[in-house]
Amino acid sequence: MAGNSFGHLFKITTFGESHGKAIGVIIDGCPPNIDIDEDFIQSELDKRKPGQSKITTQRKESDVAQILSGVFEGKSTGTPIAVLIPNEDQRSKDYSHIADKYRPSHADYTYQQKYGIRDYRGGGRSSARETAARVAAGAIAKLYLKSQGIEIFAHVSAVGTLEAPNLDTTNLSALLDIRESNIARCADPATANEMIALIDSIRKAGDTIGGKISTVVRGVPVGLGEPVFDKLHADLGKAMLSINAVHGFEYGSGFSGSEMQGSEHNDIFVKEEEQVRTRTNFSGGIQGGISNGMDIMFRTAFKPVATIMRDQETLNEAGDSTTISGKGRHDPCVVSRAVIIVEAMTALVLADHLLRFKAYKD
Ligand SMILES: C=C(O[C@@H]1CC(C(=O)O)=C[C@@H](OP(=O)(O)O)[C@H]1O)C(=O)O
Repeated sequence: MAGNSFGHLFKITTFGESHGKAIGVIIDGCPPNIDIDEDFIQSELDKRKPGQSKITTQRKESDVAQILSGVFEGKSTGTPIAVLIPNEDQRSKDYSHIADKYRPSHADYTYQQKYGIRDYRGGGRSSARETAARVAAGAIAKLYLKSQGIEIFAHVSAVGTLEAPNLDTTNLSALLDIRESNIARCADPATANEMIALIDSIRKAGDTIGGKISTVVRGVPVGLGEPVFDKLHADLGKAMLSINAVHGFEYGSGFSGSEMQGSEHNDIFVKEEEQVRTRTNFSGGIQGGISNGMDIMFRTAFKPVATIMRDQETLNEAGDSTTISGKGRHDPCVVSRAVIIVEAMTALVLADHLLRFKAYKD
């Protein structure tokens, strides 16, 4: 049962449905005396919110975060931080025609079978709207990590089969500026333009398309990760796969590593400026489930959104065959908004593991 909490020492619990009164999160375990920059939290929410561009859902939410507790004079107090985000633009009539039908590949069928009851409006709890709560919590985790010298950068590296070239990741804040200069959130401007045109044509055809997000984390000390079950990459994988529409996770060389030989794949240790580094980083910054001090690198793959604006064959709750077509406001491709969700979940995993790592120290 349950399944709405994540993390051990830096722990979150989210609540709320897409068409209920509000969504929100309780963050338990945020260390005291962290500067809680509310403008930063809001700017993170603004990057995820619906209605932000022509290639996202047109639902208009201000997604203004209300911090109800745990912060005093701009700093965390070490007590639970509760964040509430009211829902303002629900349009439940868009869902009345599918109240007793199952959208193919959506959560409709499994939620109905598991719980025997389902808030079908906007997908209820299964809606990606829930991820706004994660972004609010992730922004607080990022503020803690920043105080420890850790930075996270993600961008859209593919839409469908359209792939961005590999980036030079020397300057992550410069890449962040490029990413934020386009609505696709790809840090390669030429590919970003092609992605926008592709998503727009898919939207006009009433269809949806998947994509990939690449993430780099810099400044993580050696030693984060708790073998054998809570290996750092295992927890990152769980975090990514808990995001709506995620179908794949790979770190370092990932699936392509299975096509290489050990002599090519081994990351050779070298000493640079009195620091142990590796010449290559096929390990993606994690060896034996523990961070090795190199950049942590992974990719997350998203399937195409299930709700499409075309007639599809399906079944209703009585088991009769029928047809179904999406109505209303949906994302033709989620990755441009999901970049912020990926960063938030990454921050939550790292904040939790940093606190667990510190528990070993005197
Ligand atoms: C509201 C958001 O995205 C929603 C995610 C979603 C779904 O089925 O996941 C369906 C749509 O909901 P509605 O039909 O109520 O507008 C999206 O707009 C959000 O991300 O904040």
